[in-house]
Amino acid sequence: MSTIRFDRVSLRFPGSPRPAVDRCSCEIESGKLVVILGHSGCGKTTLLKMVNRLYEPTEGKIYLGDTNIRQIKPTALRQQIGYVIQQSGLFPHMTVAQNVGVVPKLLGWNRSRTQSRIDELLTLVKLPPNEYRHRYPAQLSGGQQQRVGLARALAGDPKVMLMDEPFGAIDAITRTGLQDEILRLQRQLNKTILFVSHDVEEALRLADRLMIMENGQIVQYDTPFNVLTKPASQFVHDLVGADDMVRQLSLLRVETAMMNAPENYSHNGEPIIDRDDSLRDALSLILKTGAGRLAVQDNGATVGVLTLEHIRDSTSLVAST
Ligand SMILES: Nc1ncnc2c1ncn2[C@@H]1O[C@H](COP(=O)(O)OP(=O)(O)OP(=O)(O)O)[C@@H](O)[C@H]1O
Repeated sequence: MSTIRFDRVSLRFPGSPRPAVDRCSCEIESGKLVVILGHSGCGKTTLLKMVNRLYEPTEGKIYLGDTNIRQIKPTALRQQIGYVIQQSGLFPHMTVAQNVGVVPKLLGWNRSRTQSRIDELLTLVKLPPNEYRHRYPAQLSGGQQQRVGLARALAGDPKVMLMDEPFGAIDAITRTGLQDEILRLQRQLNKTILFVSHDVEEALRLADRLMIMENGQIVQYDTPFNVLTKPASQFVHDLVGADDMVRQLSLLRVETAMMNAPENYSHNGEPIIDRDDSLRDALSLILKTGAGRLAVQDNGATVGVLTLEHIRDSTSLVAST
C-alpha cells in the first residue's frame, strides 16, 4: 500500500514564533495525484519534505501504508520515493543516461538492466534515447531538463512521487505540455503523487484532490470540482477564483462533469472529446456541431458521455455558491 497519512503533523522551525506546518491530518489515497496549493510561505514545501524525512515533524506522525516513516531509514525511504524539484537538480557533470541511472546504480542493478531501464524511461518522457542519452544537462532546454528529472525520479519504480513546483521555472506553453505528460504518465503508472504548486490553473488541471493550505494548516481537502463549487471558506473561494464561470469551464476537465459510459455503450457517430480536454472546449464543440451529446474518449475507448445539461449542472452549482 502506498497511502500517505499525516496524523496531526506539525513542524516549528527553531526560533520561529509559529509552526510552519500546524496540526495537519489527512490521507492521500494510493494512486491519487494530490496538489498542495496555497500562497507563498504557507507550508507546502515543509509538509512535502517531511514525507521523505528531509525535515522531521516536531509533533505528529506520518505513515506510508501502515508503517510510521520514522521506522524507515532516510536513505531506504528516499529510494522508495521519487523526488522532483523546480531546478531539476540534475548533476551537471553527468550525462542524461548517468543522471537517470543514479538510483538503479544505488539499488545495485547490473549494467544491462540499468541501460534498458534508462532507455525505457527516456522513451516514456518523450526524449528519444539515441538523441539524448549522451547529452549533458547544459545541452538541454529547461523543459527537457525537467523531463530528465522526472525520468530520474521514476527510475527505481517508486510507488510515491513528491514533486515540488516541478514546472515553476518553465514558460507557459512548455509547462502546459509537461502537465499533459504528467496526466498521461499518471494514467499509465498510477503513482501516489504529492505535487506542490502555487498556480491555481495548474492545480485544478492536474489534481484528483486539492489540498488547500493557509498558515500551515489544511483548510480544505477535496476534488477540484468540489473546491470550486463548495469552497470551505472565503479564503478558498478567493484563492481559486470560485465566481468566474468562464475561467472555471476552461480549467475543469471534461471528466469532472461527464457521465460514465453505460456498460453496453456503443459509439454512434457523436463528436469525440478527450477526457482531459476542458469543459470550455466541450461547450464550443457542442455549439459548433449542434450535437446532443459528446463521446468522451481516453486512448480511443469511450469512457463517458457529456451533454449540455452536464455542463450546465456544473456551472449552475458554481453560480449558486
Ligand atoms: N529551514 C527553515 N528554517 C526556518 N524557517 C523556515 C525554513 N524553511 C521554511 N521556513 C519557513 O516556514 C514557512 C513555510 O515555508 P515553506 O517553504 O514550506 O512555504 P511554501 O508554502 O512552500 O512557500 P513557497 O510557495 O514560497 O515555496 C515560511 O514562513 C518559511 O519562512
